[in-house]
Amino acid sequence: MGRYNLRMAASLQLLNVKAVKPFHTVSWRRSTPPLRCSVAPPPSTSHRSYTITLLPGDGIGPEVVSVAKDVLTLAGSLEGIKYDFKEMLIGGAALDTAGVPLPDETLSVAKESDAVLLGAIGGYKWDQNEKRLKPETGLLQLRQGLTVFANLRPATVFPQLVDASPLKKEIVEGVDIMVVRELTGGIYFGFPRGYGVNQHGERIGYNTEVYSALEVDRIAEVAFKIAQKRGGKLCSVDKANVLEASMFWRKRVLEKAKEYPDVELSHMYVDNASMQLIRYPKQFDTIVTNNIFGDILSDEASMITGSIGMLPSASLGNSGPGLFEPIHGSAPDIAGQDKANPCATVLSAAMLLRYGLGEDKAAERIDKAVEDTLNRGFRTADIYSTGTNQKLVGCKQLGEEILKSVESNVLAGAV
Ligand SMILES: NC(=O)c1ccc[n+]([C@@H]2O[C@H](COP(=O)([O-])OP(=O)(O)OC[C@H]3O[C@@H](n4cnc5c(N)ncnc54)[C@H](O)[C@@H]3O)[C@@H](O)[C@H]2O)c1
Ligand SMILES: CC(C)[C@H](C(=O)O)[C@@H](O)C(=O)O
Repeated sequence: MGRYNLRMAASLQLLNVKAVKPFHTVSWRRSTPPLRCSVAPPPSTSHRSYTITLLPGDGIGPEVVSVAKDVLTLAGSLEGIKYDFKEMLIGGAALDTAGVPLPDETLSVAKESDAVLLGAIGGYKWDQNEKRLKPETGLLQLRQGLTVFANLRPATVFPQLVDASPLKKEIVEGVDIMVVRELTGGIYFGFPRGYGVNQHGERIGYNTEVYSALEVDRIAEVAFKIAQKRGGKLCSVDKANVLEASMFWRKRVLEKAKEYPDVELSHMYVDNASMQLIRYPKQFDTIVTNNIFGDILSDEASMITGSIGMLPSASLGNSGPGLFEPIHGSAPDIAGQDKANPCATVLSAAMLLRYGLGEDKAAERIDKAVEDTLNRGFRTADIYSTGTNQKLVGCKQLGEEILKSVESNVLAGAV
């Protein structure tokens, strides 16, 4: 397979797909015209080998990554795929061992690999650290270091989990939203930032929400292309009634819209969007928004689907490896108790295969296995409904059941 394929595969060109809806049953194709540059040839039928950087991180991170690694390995082996896993440190685990949240070695190994799978970072132990020594800083450095500016967060309601959502069945049934979050700009990275003293002599903390034309244009382009392949509707969420950075964002999105007359563009203020997501989520198809609004709205959208433990993500740039991670955090309240739902990370592994490597068939095996496991009634506590025939299991057992589903789908010829 070689480096050519991995370099070509692990970037935004793979977004050029036939359909992006719903994410867990979609069929991605590499044969469609490229997003930016030429597309790598489809994977040959012979054995293919990829280097995957694994970043388990903190809290439940190692628990869910361990499950995802096994699922990735089995689904891959059934498609003739081999992996060279490189497990590296990030976050609190890196702080404790190397004194920094993102050691240089972790970043360089990640950059050299075909794709990166991350669990989660953070925890009480490091909460009071100064900014440069926070686990979260390591994650932001990784995203920036890999220049993965486009973060795709699909919020799709599995029919099996309709009752797991705190919202009414008729509200959540059939919801399928793709949140396209700008990931390497905005207030997370803007300058000036820091601490100081204001004109009244009071101590202050400040950050800057700033977007360049290039940053807005490239994320808007990704979002329009995705919307085009989905339901043809794009909602740009901003705060253009108040913030200059949002007024600028809206202007650039409107400009970009001229290239996509087939996409129905709307704009919504973020406060309204957060309300509409609960009131009538089915009105949304694709959402594009800035870094901080995307962070918040995707967590909100996760509850439509039943649990934050179900939401995967893919972060992609124009070249280099993609970063794949669940949208949830390290969940210190349940860490080490075998209670975590591994589905978000397992589904992130499917996104890794599909968006990062162009290995659609192996990805499909994983998506189907998760659905099959849910169909067989297995649930972790976060998606379990009492008074049903569902079987309450821990993280490890759910992982084992997903592996069984990968195997039994082969026997049943389902993939
Ligand atoms: N990408 C990341 O690594 C990431 C994302 C968000 C938060 N964080 C960090 O994680 C730490 C905890 O943050 P938080 O509590 O605000 O958010 P969190 O996502 O870790 O947890 C929020 C709630 O969701 C539950 N939850 C999360 N993932 C779950 C799963 N897979 N299965 C079942 N339940 C799950 C937790 O138990 C908790 O009750 C902080 O240090 C934060 O900075 C990291
Ligand atoms: C942990 C933190 C840096 C991160 C973010 O804000 O992007 C998290 O909330 C996420 O959504 O991945």
